[in-house]
Amino acid sequence: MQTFYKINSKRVYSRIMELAEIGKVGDTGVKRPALTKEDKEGQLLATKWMEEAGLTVSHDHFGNVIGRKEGKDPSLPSVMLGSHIDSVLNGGRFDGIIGVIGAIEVVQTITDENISHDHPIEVVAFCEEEGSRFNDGLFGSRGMIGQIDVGSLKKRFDDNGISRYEALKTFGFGIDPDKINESVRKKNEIKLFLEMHIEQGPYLDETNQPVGIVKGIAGPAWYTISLEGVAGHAGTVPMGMRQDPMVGAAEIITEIEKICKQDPEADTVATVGRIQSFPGGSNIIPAKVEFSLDLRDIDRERRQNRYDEIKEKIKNVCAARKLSYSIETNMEIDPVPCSEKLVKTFLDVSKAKGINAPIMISGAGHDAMLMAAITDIGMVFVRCKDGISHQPNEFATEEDIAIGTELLLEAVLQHI
Ligand SMILES: CSCC[C@H](NC(N)=O)C(=O)O
Ligand SMILES: [Mn+2]
Repeated sequence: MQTFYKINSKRVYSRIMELAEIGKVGDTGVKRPALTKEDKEGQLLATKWMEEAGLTVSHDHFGNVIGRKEGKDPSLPSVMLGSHIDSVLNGGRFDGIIGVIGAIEVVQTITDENISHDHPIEVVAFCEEEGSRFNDGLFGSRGMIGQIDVGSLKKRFDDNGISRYEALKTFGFGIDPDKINESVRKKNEIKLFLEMHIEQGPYLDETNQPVGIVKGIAGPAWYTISLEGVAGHAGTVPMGMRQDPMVGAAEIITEIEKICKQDPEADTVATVGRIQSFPGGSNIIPAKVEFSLDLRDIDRERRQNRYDEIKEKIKNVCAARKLSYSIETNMEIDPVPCSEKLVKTFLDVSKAKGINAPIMISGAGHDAMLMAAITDIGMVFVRCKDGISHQPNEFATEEDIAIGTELLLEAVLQHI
């Protein structure tokens, strides 16, 4: 009977709970937007744990925290694993976190067990995966693969008017946004990238399975839609004479749902998570309404077709209501398949451990999907209660996270 290394699940879980105290909201909520003081506190804690595990830690100029442990041959490409520790605005304690703390635990176990390895190992906590502050996510991983230029840093602002450039410049750790090109990684530098993450959907919980193996990741696209009409007095402008962008937005948002529900078999999903009215008074017909659109699909062509239908609807509603409109593209990430080689690695190690892990799709986006541009990627999912995520009731058990972390460890051992 093959024996397998055990990780310290108590240490993993207590670290998840310790990190959850930073930016805590209520009993189990978390608010830790990127490049804030809460994010800095979280990065310092993760840095401490990385160093304890035998990793040498540094920040790249995108704000990613990178721990590195040399192997026998430093010239070999690294085996990289990680996720993110920033959160959505009213998030949970596990999204992204288990992937960083689990990765640190993998290296801690390799160090403690004196397991020798040829390849360097890198653990990464990516900067602003969620996009909660600057309204475009997967930032640190987009930067790492060379998709970010300095000019774009100066065009993204948070709700307080601070640019991402300024936030990086003043964050510390030697981060200099003018040097981001020095932090871009090339294809041959990284052998593979592995990420453990909570599923954030109901499949594993409904089928009573602790872990799953990801074969593909749906592509998220984010847009900001602005409608402009004629502001006026709420008490005096007759209904038939109004050019009201709020009612136009309501009609469009309802139509977005219809467009994305038209094929019950399709994976297409669309969400309007944020809406703002200007000037926003109860007794003023709004001058302008701005709302977000998060549109996703595992099929890129179908996502584009749905988006084209949505744009047509926006045009028609605005024409009928005499509204002007603009659409800003914040982010368009293609859906990606995971590497067949790494799906097989996770399948083999789970079978060897007597775990019958299902193969599944990720509806959520992940940093792994960007890393796919420069290396092979693999992902392992951990069950979360009722599939809840992006809210304080997000929950995963110590046992399930331990199963996922030990699969991650065995997968890493196959490739270092
Ligand atoms: C698309 S950018 C934001 C990424 C975020 N990722 C996760 N895992 O929640 C999400 O899927 O919303
Ligand atoms: Mn998330």
